[in-house]
Amino acid sequence: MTSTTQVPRAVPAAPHAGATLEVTGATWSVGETLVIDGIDCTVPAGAVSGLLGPNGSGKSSLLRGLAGVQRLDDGGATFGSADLLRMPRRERARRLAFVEQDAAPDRPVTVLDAVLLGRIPHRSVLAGDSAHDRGLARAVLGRVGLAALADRQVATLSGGERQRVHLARALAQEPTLLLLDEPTNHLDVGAQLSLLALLRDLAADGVTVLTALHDLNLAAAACDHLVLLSRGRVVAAGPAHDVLTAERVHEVYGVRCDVLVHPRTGRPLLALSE
Ligand SMILES: Nc1ncnc2c1ncn2[C@@H]1O[C@H](COP(=O)(O)OP(=O)(O)OP(=O)(O)O)[C@@H](O)[C@H]1O
Repeated sequence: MTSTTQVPRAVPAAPHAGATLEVTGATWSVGETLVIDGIDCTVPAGAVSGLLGPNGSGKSSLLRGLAGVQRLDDGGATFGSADLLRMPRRERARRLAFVEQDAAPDRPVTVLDAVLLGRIPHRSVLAGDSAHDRGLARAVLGRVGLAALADRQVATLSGGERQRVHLARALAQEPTLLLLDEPTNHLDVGAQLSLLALLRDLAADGVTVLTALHDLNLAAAACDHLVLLSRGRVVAAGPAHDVLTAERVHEVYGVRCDVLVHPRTGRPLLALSE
């Protein structure tokens, strides 16, 4: 993703840009365990929102529920005027793309073909890839810094490279709502910052972005809005300086921190101590 400024923009201004995601009462249990427990949250239009919380707090479960990978037991989600959870699958895939945690391909596939999977919702059932599809897939590979690896087998890539293939496939969908589950896993620090810069570019184009993140400082630096989960519930939501207070970080994560002010951005900077 070091090449974000050197390649053509592959994802144009979203045609239905500017929609807000509203989640109400999202609930999901496994057996007797309530994994997410009546989550209400607003994910602002055309902004990058961070979904935070300790391990097991329900971030992936919420994202999977919103993406339609896992059916929620209760609750709703609207994206603009559309009912996200009751939308036909194909229609949802034209608006929403989901980058899951390190999903390995289940069959041999090249990087380019993996990215082209993102075009399926946009073409008729029997049609193959068009020249436009292939051009767009190559452009998104450029945008995530993988242009040179288009013909490699996905199985031969490093974890960080594979993560970028998942992102490129999602971008090939030309989503207006992009959900990501810890997309910075496996990425080195430069690639993490490039990824967040790319998400910010997408938001500036009108895409609504919700991304689970573990790194609180990365979230504070890159997100316009944060939603903090604990034990399947929202404990705080809003701008970083409201959500990431020392008291709340201690209460939710059990660690002490000093909340400083970043000397250049003015955003919160957490110095964690135990
Ligand atoms: N299919 C499942 N069967 C049983 N338990 C599950 C299932 N899916 C999730 N859970 C449990 O629900 C809880 C929340 O899991 P989830 O993956 O949503 O958390 P998370 O916040 O994404 O965690 P992490 O930061 O570790 O990725 C965990 O305790 C997990 O073990």
